[in-house]
This record gives sequence, C-alpha cells and structure tokens, in this order.
Amino acid sequence: MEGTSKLEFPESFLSFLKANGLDPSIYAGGNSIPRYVRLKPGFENAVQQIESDINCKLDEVKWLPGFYSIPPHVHIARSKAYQQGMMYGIDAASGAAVSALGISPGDHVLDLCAAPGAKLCMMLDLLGDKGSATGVDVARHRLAACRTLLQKYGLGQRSRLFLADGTIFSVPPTTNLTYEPCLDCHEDTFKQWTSRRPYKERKQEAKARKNSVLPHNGQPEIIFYGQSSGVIGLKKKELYRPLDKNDYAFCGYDKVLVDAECTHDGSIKHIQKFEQWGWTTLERRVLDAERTDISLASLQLNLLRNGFRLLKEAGTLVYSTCSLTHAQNEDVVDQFLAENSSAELQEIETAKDWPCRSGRTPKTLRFDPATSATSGLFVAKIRKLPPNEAEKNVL
Ligand SMILES: C[S@@+](CC[C@H](N)C(=O)[O-])C[C@H]1O[C@@H](n2cnc3c(N)ncnc32)[C@H](O)[C@@H]1O
Repeated sequence: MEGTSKLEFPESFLSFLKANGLDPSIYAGGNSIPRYVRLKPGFENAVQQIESDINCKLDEVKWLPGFYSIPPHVHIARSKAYQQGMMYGIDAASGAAVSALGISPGDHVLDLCAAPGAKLCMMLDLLGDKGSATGVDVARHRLAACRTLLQKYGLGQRSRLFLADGTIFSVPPTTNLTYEPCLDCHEDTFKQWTSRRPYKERKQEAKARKNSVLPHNGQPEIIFYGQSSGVIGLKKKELYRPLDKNDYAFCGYDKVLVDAECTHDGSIKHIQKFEQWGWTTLERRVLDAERTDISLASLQLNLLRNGFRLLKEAGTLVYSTCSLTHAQNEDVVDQFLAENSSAELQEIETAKDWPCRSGRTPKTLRFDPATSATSGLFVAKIRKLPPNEAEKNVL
C-alpha cells in the first residue's frame, strides 16, 4: 500500500478502515516511526553513557520532557541502561496521554486499565515520593507483568495493583500513607507484601484461574502493594470500605486514566505483528464485528463511567485508546458527556506544541503515524465539576 512502504494491509483491514471512515494514509511512514524511551528521573545526565551503551544517539523529543527517540531497528533490551532501569520504552503518544493528566506530587492517581504498565510507570515517576498510584486490570498475567515492571524500575513503593473489573472497581485511595510496621497485627491485617502467598490463598487463586474467573466472587484482589502505599497495617474491611456514591467527590482519586481496552488498530506495531501471526488472526481478534460494535463500545463507556465515578470533585480524567475509530473514541466521549452534566471536556493546554490533530469532537486529540511519527492514540481530558458549576452546565 502506498505510503506504508513494505506493509501491505489485507482487504479486510482496508474495509475495516473504510467502514470506520479512516483514511489508510494515516499509517504512512508507519514502518519508520522511531522507538521512544523515557529516562527515569535522576538519569538526565546519563544521556552520553546510555548513547555509548546502546550505540546510537538519543534524540530529545522537544515537545515531551524526559522522552527521547531512537531509530526503530535499535534494540535496547540487552543494554545495561535498560537492564539497570535507567530508561523504559514508552511511545511518545502514550507519554502525552499521561502528561495530559497534569499529575502533581502528592496526587492519588488511578489507572483503570493498567497492564502491562508503561503509563503507570510514568505516573509513578511524576508522583515522586508523595501520593499514590493504583493500577487495576482484569487480566492476571498482564497485571503480573505490570508488577514485575514496577519492581524492576523501583517504582512499587507507592503503588497498589488490583486484579479487578474496572467497570465496577470501587476501592478508594488510601490517604494515610505512613508505613507502620504493625508488630502486633491481627491476622486479618495487611503485613509487608511478599511474593510468597499463604497456601489457602494460592489454592483459591489456582481454582479461579482454572475456571477463568476473578477470585473472591469478582471482588478486587490486591496482588501487590508497596511499603508506602498505605495498605500495610490496614484491616481488609478498611481497605475495601464501601463508600457512598457521593463520598467519592471528597475521598476519590485526584487523577484517573482510562486507557481503555480497544481494537488496537491505531498501533502500527500491533497490526504489523499479524503479518507473522496471519491476517485471519487479525480478522478474528481485531475486526470481529461483535467485538468492534456494541460490546467493546459499551465496555469502554462503562470503564469511563466508573473512572469518573471514582474521581474527586475538580479532579481530572483522561480517556484514551489506541484505536482510531470514532465508535471507540468520540462516540463514547460524546455519549458520556451527554449523560453527565458534571463532566466537562477540557482543552489540553500542554498540547499546543504537540504534533497531533484535533479529533471530531473539539478539544479531543488524535495522534497517528503520519502526523505525529508515533503510534496512533486518541486522547480526551475531562474534569469533574463541583455541583455549582455543573448546575450552570444544565441551564
Ligand atoms: C490498552 S491496554 C492498557 C495499556 C496500559 N495502560 C499501558 O500503558 O501499559 C487495555 C487493558 O485493559 C484491560 N481490560 C480489559 N477489560 C477490562 C476491564 N473490564 N477492567 C479492567 N481492565 C480491563 C486489558 O486486560 C488490557 O490490559
């Protein structure tokens, strides 16, 4: 196909793009988009060292602090800099979505579809040594990979990971983050996290895995928590304390990312994998009508609804997907805004210099390979209005 160099898309994918009003030229240059890395704070002065380690230049991404690009063929996995956790791979468009949240040290942030966790790493980097980050995902193996990532980069201290359905997840942030060793703790109290689970718990987990269901009857299962995450010393009923619907306005999260499950059609790297896996697999996994129409869009809307419910008043939510179809992006956001007078779509102020386009709904943004030299990503930023401002929205 013209413009996408060697990548030939099958007819079914081209029809999928056409049916969704997408011009295939947005993938132009997709084979040559760079890889992006983010340097961990504290390693800003190690650029030369990293360059000689990976044997190529790190090109600073001027519009996104802390990000560098390298040519697509350069592998970093075996480099010392990567193995020692000085940098991690994260696409610049993903970095932009996190940056749109405007995270400040001390915030309590929620990542409702967190695995495998590159965005969660960046959130924790931005928090520094204040606040907390809670990651939720419905896939156990992906969340386990996320835990490994946090541990590798030494970012676990202030984080909690829950295996849970993000459409109904309800655990509020824990605001008392002081680590108390809890010497005479009751049996039911969370102690320091260890990878060794008690026999009873392992048995229960194995059974749930076998039946492909979430354990504890769908209740969130905490699979990791750090020393300063506020979990140690809590009783189970305190961690899982039910809040009243309106309490989240005060006790909810300051920032929420809903990086929703999607068809991944904007991710050229994902689509390219199907060249080897076979285009029929792409048809089944990506283009399947039932998945792309109602069921996926309603999952996305429900994730967005729940993320917003858990948000504090005046807090910020970012909705993103790596699909570029309107059905999974603007349509979801428009429907959500129509049913929520307390939700206000916001201009992303930092985006003035970003190489992206506006979405169909004003103030939303779209990254694509041709415009941005990044993977495809849709981003919308939403603020939860206090009741007096929300009333004005209805009038
Ligand atoms: C686009 S990926 C998230 C990528 C991640 N934010 C990152 O930066 O690495 C979407 C994730 O949503 C998860 N997911 C799907 N349905 C979910 C649900 N109902 N609740 C929570 N997570 C869900 C998938 O398991 C998948 O890991």
